[in-house]
Amino acid sequence: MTHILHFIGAALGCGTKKPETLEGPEALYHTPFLKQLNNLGYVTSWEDTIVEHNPNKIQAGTLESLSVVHDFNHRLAHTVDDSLEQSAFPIVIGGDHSVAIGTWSGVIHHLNAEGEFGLIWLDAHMDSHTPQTTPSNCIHGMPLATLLGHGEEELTHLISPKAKLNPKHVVLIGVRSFEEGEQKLLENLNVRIMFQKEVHQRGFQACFDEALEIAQKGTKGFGVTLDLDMFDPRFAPGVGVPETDGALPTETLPALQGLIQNPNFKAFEVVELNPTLDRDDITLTLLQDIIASVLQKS
Ligand SMILES: NC(=[NH2+])NCCC[C@H](N)C(=O)O
Repeated sequence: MTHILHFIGAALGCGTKKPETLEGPEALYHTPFLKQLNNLGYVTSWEDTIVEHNPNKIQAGTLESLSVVHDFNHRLAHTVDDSLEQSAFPIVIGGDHSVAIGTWSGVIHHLNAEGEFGLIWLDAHMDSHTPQTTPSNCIHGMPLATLLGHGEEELTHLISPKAKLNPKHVVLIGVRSFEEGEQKLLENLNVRIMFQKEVHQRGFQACFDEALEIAQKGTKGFGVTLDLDMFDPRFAPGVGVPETDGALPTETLPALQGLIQNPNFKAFEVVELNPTLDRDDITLTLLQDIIASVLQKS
C-alpha cells in the first residue's frame, strides 16, 4: 500500500506556561527529514502549519487562553479532516498537548466515529483535568478529559456537539505524574491506565500490544498521540514538564515499528517538543527516530 503522508504543524504554545512549544513544528520543518522519507518510498508533503492567533496577547498557561486554544483547534481539526478526505495519513507535530483536541476531533469527525474510535495516549501525565480540577490552569493538562466530553463546552463540542471518545476505547501508557482530580475522573470512567511502573514490569511491547487490542476492539479505527515527556528526560530533555524514570527509546521504538501497515491506524501525533529546552537536538532527533520507526516498512 502506498501511503501519502501529510505532515501538519500544530504551532501552539498557549496551553502551557512554557509556550516555546509553538516552535516545535518549525524545528522539524528545517531538517532534511521529509526528503529522507521520500527516499523510503513515501509521498510526503508538509501540508500546512497551523499557527496560534492571539491578538489580545492573552498570557500563555492561563484559563483565559481557552478562546485561543479553541480557535486554533477548530482550524487544526478542519485541516486534519481535509487531509483524510484526500486519503492521506496525517502526522501532526505539536505544539503543546492541547492540540490533541483538534487533531482527534478532526479524525473522529471525518470517520463519523464519535464514541467508536480508539486512542492510545503515550504520556508521563494523564492530561485529564477540567477547569474545575486543574492545579496549573494550563490547558495542555486537559485534552484527554476534553475529548472524553469533560470540560468547557467550547472545546468538548468542537466540530460536533458530542463527546469524541468512549472511555472503553482509550488507554494511557507511561503515566507517572498526576493529580487527584484527573485520576478520579479517569477511574470513574474506567479508563485503562498503564502506569510507568507497569511498563517497567511487563515491558513496553506487552503493554502496547494490549493497548492495540483495546483501541481496535469495536472501533472504526485508532490513533496514537505521543507526548515526548513519556521518555526519560535523559533521552528527551526538550520538553516543558519532564518527569524522571520514564520510557527508554530502545524499548519503545521497536514496539512502534511498522505501525503504519496496520489499516486501522488512522493518524499519528507527536507533541510537546520545546526546542529552547532541547540539548544538542537530542529531542528533535528522537522525534524523527520515532516517526521513522512508525513508518518503517518490513
Ligand atoms: N501535556 C503536558 N505536558 N501536561 C502536563 C500537565 C501537568 C499537570 N498535571 C497540569 O495539569 O498542569
